[in-house]
Amino acid sequence: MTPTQEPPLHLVFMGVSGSGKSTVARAVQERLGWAFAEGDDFHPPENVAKMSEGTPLTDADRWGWLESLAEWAAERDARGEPTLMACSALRKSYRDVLRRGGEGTFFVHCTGDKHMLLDRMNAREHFMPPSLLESQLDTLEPLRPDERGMDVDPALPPERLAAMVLARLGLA
Ligand SMILES: Nc1ncnc2c1ncn2[C@@H]1O[C@H](COP(=O)(O)OP(=O)(O)O)[C@@H](O)[C@H]1O
Ligand SMILES: O=C(O)[C@H](O)[C@@H](O)[C@H](O)[C@H](O)COP(=O)(O)O
Repeated sequence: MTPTQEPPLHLVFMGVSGSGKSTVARAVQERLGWAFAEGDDFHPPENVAKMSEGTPLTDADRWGWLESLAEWAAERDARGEPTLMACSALRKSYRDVLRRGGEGTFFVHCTGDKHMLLDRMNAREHFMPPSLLESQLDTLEPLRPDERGMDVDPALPPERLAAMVLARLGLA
């Protein structure tokens, strides 16, 4: 009998702005060396301009962006390659688009104390102003029980979070 091959894993680090998704994704990337897509880099300039001036994106602004990220993962999936991605993926319908990237899609939701996130957003240089955190939290739909994934608390150090993700997936 031919052994069945597991589909490649596609880890999507999700969460509101400032939740540490890019930081923990990079910590996992250092451990695994897989291809990594930073969602921020896939936005068209109009989206970045909108966010920079403090206007939240609409669904219409987000679909093309999400589709381009799903296509990036799907290209690698077709070659049997696993991937890592940082993308807010706030709503279930957005995650449905990202799941087109491959059967092995798994979400890591960075979810923590609002005041800690605000402090971190105020301390960093980024196009996303801290004023947008509230609308991000209003839009957020946490992972449902039938969605493959896990929650992590960004109060913990990034290396510890990376170790937790690897342990959960049997990659440690
Ligand atoms: N686990 C962590 N511990 C300490 N600082 C963190 C942690 N995760 C993120 N940060 C810091 O918080 C800020 C926001 O993190 P970032 O990864 O850019 O968030 P996101 O990609 O979700 O917007 C950055 O300045 C980052 O260095
Ligand atoms: O690092 C960040 O602050 C976030 O990644 C930020 O850039 C934002 O969350 C999305 O990229 C915008 O899209 P949404 O409005 O859909 O989150």
